[in-house]
Amino acid sequence: MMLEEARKKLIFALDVDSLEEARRWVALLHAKVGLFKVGKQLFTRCGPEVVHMIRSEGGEVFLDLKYHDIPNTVAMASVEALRLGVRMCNVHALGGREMMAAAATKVREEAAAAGLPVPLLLAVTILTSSTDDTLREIGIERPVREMVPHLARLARDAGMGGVVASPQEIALIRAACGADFAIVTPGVRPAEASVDDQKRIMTPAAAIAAGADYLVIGRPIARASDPAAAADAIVAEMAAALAAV
Ligand SMILES: O=c1ccn([C@@H]2O[C@H](COP(=O)(O)O)[C@@H](O)[C@H]2O)c(=O)[nH]1
Repeated sequence: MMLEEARKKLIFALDVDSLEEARRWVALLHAKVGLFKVGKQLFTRCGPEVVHMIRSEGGEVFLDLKYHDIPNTVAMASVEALRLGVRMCNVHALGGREMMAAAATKVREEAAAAGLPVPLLLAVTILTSSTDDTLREIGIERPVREMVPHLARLARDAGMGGVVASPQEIALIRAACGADFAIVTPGVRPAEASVDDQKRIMTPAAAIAAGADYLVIGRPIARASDPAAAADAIVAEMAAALAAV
């Protein structure tokens, strides 16, 4: 029971460069993860066809294109994500309240008009590859631990359903936005895994114990000698943490 609950919370980052490879990963991991995340690399290469492929195999999609543009452009792009039938999609919270509100409003209007389910609209707070130094470089003097709850509150007030953040900030986000606001966490690394370019990380067990709703994990699974076994081990670690909560 806990294993199934944990499995549904695991999102595999399909960071590959062809439809054929994506199809192989979907076949291998379909029964082992809850969603497949399609990001900029795969979508730029394959376009909407990859979303259709995953859905036709019975999988669900987190479309991780992190829209960041003027409000009308982001709103209309988000409507196209809705029409693709994705379960989750996202924008950058740094685009501001007006941009996020335009996306949230337009998606809800279009979903109601077309009778489509509303995807979970997420706002990326501060990328998990960033640190306080990264923020200072771009002129933001407030530290990550202040910026993330600030952006999460802005996202909630603009009508977003949740945020993307490091598991290190879950407690801060819960305090700012409450229990019903979804928190999706990349920057998750099993104890022995390579950190790669991630800076603010936690283990799967620690992320679940902190209250993450979903974990996004790519390379620790994709680069494992036995990716299916790696996914199983992560789900088992998450399930044990869920049982202990
Ligand atoms: O802050 C963020 C937002 C998105 N991502 C994406 O998640 C995956 C993580 O992959 P790993 O291989 O497990 O590092 C990747 O697709 C990123 O684009 C993120 O890492 N951090």
